[in-house]
Amino acid sequence: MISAHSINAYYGPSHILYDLSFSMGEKERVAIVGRNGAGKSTLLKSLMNAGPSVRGDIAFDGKPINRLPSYERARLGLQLVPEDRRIYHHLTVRENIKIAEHARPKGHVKSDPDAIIEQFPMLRTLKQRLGYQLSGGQQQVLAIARALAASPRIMLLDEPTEGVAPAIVEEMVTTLRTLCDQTGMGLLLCEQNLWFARQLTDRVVVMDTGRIVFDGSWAEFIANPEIKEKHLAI
Ligand SMILES: Nc1ncnc2c1ncn2[C@@H]1O[C@H](COP(=O)(O)OP(=O)(O)OP(=O)(O)O)[C@@H](O)[C@H]1O
Repeated sequence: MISAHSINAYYGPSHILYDLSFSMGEKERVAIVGRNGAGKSTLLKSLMNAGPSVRGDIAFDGKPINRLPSYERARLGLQLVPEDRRIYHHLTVRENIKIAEHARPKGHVKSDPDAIIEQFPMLRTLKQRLGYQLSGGQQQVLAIARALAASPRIMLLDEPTEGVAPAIVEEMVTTLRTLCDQTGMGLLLCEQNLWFARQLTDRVVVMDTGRIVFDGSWAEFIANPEIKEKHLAI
């Protein structure tokens, strides 16, 4: 469904991704893991055209999207939930979700913010709460719910567990798993929490210094402990 062929990504003069190739199919759930600074977020942002300048080919459903700005990629069905969440602080939870429906793919019916909120137990009692009044974990859950309002075919989820309480992390697992099962949404998840990543994905990609150094199933990853030692140990 999405494929990147030999891409190089840069922030100004800094070269971050090196001849990286990656693809994932419809409904696939893939984790990207790696040390701080390995380039995980840069890969998500490169797929979304949301920051780095990128050379190389990126295609969605077999059609090149290299020249498409991020809002058009959103309308094709890509939704990035960035690490910093980008909640609108002076809008309510419900308004934050409602505003995102503009990014939905062409021809999709408008999503119902209340129906989306219903799927996130934690948000049910917070509908009228303003963004700045939410805890970090609540903001993260809202960022995921907001992305859902755009009916994504693939959610690009960047480090959702960072700084989030364990109980909320567990609830995220249940909710995201149910959503992927029910809607067929694909998931590309950058994550340092291997337990969380393993709960939600079937395939794991390991990055190190801007390159992919492993791509396989969790069973293959576990059977090769040297990968963890070499590329993930601090
Ligand atoms: N806006 C930017 N301008 C310049 N350099 C950047 C920018 N964003 C990231 N970098 C650099 O790009 C490299 C890769 O960063 P990236 O955020 O992609 O890594 P990451 O694997 O997601 O790390 P983390 O797990 O810490 O979020 C790092 O060296 C980082 O300092």
